[in-house]
Amino acid sequence: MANVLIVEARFYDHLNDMLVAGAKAAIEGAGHHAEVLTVPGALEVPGAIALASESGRWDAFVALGVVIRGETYHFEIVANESARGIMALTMDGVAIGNGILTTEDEAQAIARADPAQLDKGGGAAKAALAMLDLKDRLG
Ligand SMILES: Nc1c(NC[C@H](O)[C@H](O)[C@H](O)CO)[nH]c(=O)[nH]c1=O
Ligand SMILES: CC(=O)[C@@H](O)COP(=O)(O)O
Repeated sequence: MANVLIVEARFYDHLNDMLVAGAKAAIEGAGHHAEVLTVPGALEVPGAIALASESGRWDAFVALGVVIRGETYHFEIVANESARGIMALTMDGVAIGNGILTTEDEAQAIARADPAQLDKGGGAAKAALAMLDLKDRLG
């Protein structure tokens, strides 16, 4: 049984609740243990995963959050830099599934967060478990 940490950027409560539900269901459905750590926004997710990874308490990580385009360049910063930080950790060998949604509007986010629709939280959790399995197999 693996210990999996879900790191969620709680920027939109109703959307995050769905993403976390989907991720937890996927992790627990596969027989693993899930915990949730909440950070303010997507830009904090890579740093939180880096700190948690250093502690050695978790085997894999699921990054969750929602970035919805606004009026300014801030969308690009939050969307691109959170993904860049997560990818840097991935290249360092940390098992992570990235479920940070980057959407044009709330309707796109709902369709992707809802476990009964596109279930991107569950998909990110499955990706994290697949990377953990790969790490175990490649040693
Ligand atoms: N606009 C969104 C943000 N912005 C906040 C940043 O992620 C960060 O918390 C702040 O700049 C302080 O460092 N975060 C999201 O998760 N989603 C957004 O749509
Ligand atoms: C991530 C965003 O684009 C958004 O939350 C920020 O909105 P704005 O660009 O209108 O300040």
